[in-house]
Parts: sequence; C-alpha cells; structure tokens
Amino acid sequence: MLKLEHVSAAYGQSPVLFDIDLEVRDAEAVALIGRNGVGKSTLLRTISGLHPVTAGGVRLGGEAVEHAPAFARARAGLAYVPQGRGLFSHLTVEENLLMGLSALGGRPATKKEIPPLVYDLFPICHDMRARKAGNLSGGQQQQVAIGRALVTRPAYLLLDEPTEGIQPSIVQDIEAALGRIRAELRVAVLLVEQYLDFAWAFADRYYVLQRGRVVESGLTADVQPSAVQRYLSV
Ligand SMILES: Nc1ncnc2c1ncn2[C@@H]1O[C@H](COP(=O)(O)OP(=O)(O)OP(=O)(O)O)[C@@H](O)[C@H]1O
Repeated sequence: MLKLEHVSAAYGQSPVLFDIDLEVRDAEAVALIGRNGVGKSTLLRTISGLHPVTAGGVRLGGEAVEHAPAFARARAGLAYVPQGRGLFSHLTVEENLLMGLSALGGRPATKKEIPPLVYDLFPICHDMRARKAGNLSGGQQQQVAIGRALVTRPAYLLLDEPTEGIQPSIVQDIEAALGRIRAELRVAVLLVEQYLDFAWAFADRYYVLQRGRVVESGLTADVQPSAVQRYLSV
C-alpha cells in the first residue's frame, strides 16, 4: 500500500500542500482531481521524492520513505510519469526506455533488461524504438512515457494527466493498456486527471484537492462525474 499521513509541502516560504491523508491499496486505481494550481503535480512529485515534505509521512508497503531519495523509492516499487511526459526528445525511444531503468540508480542498463511486457502493452515502444522521441505524436510519446515507467516493474504507478492534449483514439489505447496494467500486472495507480469520464472509467476511488487540501473522497461508483465537475470548473 502507498499511504500518505498528514503530508505538507511548500515552495520556499509558500505552503502548497496541507495535511494530506491519502492511500492507494495494492492493485487499486485512485483518481486525484482538482483545478489547475491546487497542488496535484506537487503531490505526485512529493510522493516520488522529487520534492521534499515539510511535514508528514509517506509509506510504501509499510516502509517510511518520506526522506528517502527518488531512486530508493523507485527501488521500493514506485514509478512516476510526469505531466508533459518528460521524455528526452533528442534520444530514441529505446534510449528513453533505458533511462527509465536508470531511475533505480546504479550501473547503466542494457536493452535486454527492458521487460517484454513493455513492448506487449505498447507495441510502438518496439516498432518505433529507433525513432527520436521528439518526432513522435503526443499520444505516442505518452505511451512511451508510460512504457518507460514500467521498465522497473513497479508496484505503484503515478500518472500526471496522461490524456492531456491527446487524440481520442489514442486515449482509448492508453485506457486499455492501463486496464491491463492493473488487471494483469496488479500495479496500483494514482492518476491525476482533468478528463473525468476517463478517470471514472478507470478508478475505484477518488480524492478531490482544493487549495492544497483534500476536501472530498469516496468511491467513483457512488458519484457521477458530473457531481464532482464543480470542483474543476472555475
Ligand atoms: N517550482 C515552483 N516554484 C514555486 N511555486 C510553484 C512551483 N511549481 C508549482 N508552484 C505553485 O504551487 C501550486 C501548486 O502547483 P501544482 O503544479 O502542483 O498544481 P496542479 O494542481 O498540478 O496544477 P496543474 O494542473 O496546472 O499542473 C501553484 O500555486 C503553483 O503556482
């Protein structure tokens, strides 16, 4: 289980996250929603070890990791796909996949270490392996970015707005792949998403962030997306 207890975070003197309690159980899918600027990306970065907590605890499978570096959290089973995908556009698809393995720290990886499941879930990772990532469409880049996060065989996957700016046919492919990632690989997913129909089709539970605080949470089956839409409208 991924568990946050009373997590707070700040940029300099400006607090951004306040007393966040949140959990993602093993193999569960959880959506995190809220307007622009409420702190969703900061929360994912804080869980990943890319941004420090000012208070509170982050537990991965029972282990306290809130002060552990990002590579130690990756070794403990965490993987993160940032908003905007974070691919190296001048590197090939295959080189980007190898960079995913470097998240674990240690020696340089070889392509034999890329698990076949990545190619099975996202065939373009194989078919376009020699292409520069920057030459792929937004949807293809998103698939490579998720593939890159899976090379470490994570137990927990953090996804920041995977449908942003992506054409509907590829959104469907990504939804199908995420379904398999949960059902077959039993990976737990924490999904930041503004596209509520997608979030509701995928997630078991949801949390709403407002001005850095969790203001509502529950089962997606218990509420219609339209009932939480008000948290996203300005
Ligand atoms: N590097 C930074 N330095 C200072 N303030 C920042 C930094 N990054 C984000 N912020 C501020 O922290 C707050 C939360 O930003 P964050 O990106 O986490 O929100 P978000 O909910 O993910 O929004 P979006 O959907 O627009 O990415 C915002 O007020 C933002 O302006």
